[in-house]
Amino acid sequence: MTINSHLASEATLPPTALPRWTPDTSGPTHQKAVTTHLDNVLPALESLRSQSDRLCEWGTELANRLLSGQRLLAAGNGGSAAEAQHLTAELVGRFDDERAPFSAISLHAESSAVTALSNDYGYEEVFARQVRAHGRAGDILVLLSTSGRSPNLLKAVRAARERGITTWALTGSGPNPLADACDQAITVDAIAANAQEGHLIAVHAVCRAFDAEVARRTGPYAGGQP
Ligand SMILES: O=C(CO)[C@@H](O)[C@H](O)[C@H](O)[C@H](O)COP(=O)(O)O
Repeated sequence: MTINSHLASEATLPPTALPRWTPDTSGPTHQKAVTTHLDNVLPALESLRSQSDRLCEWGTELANRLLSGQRLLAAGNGGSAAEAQHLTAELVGRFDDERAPFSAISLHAESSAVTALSNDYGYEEVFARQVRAHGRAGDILVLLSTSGRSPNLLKAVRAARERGITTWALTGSGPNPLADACDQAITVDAIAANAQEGHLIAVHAVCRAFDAEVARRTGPYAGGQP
């Protein structure tokens, strides 16, 4: 059977031969799960509001470092990887307005390095070795985690210390080992999924302060590097 004839026979299947499944999303359990999730966004937001000074400091300090030619390294696992690379993308690309590109690397997004290092050294080493490879004194390493307990992130902090790299943790509820190990931490007091949502808001808040500081220091963007 050719691919085309196979597709043709699929398309002509009688409707009765297709599996039928209609989800029941009207029950009280579903409603409760959804409203509880939405209600739990508020503690995450309140947690961040109480740390707005630190969010502002991070954005300003990040601008200072990157304007001086330093680099941001970022890492996380799972959902936290997504939020970490959201931050690096805002810096390498742009946030609201046009501005210079800045150096920011998400270590977990280096797929060949991640698979090779995990395969050869174990997953716990996957970020530490990249920190040793890419990091220079004065760079910043930001690590995102809901639990604050992922061993690969804790090992990355140790590698950063050896190199004179500043470490920031963006975690779920504190205290936790990652927040304790880093130079500075912002902890979002919420359950895991809501903490991750809080992390995205934190990332954008840091970018607001970052762009404000870049604009203050460099004036209107005229193209090229700062
Ligand atoms: O997105 C979620 C849960 O919300 C998961 O993928 C979660 O990120 C993974 O289980 C991670 O491995 C958890 O690591 P961490 O945030 O505790 O460091």
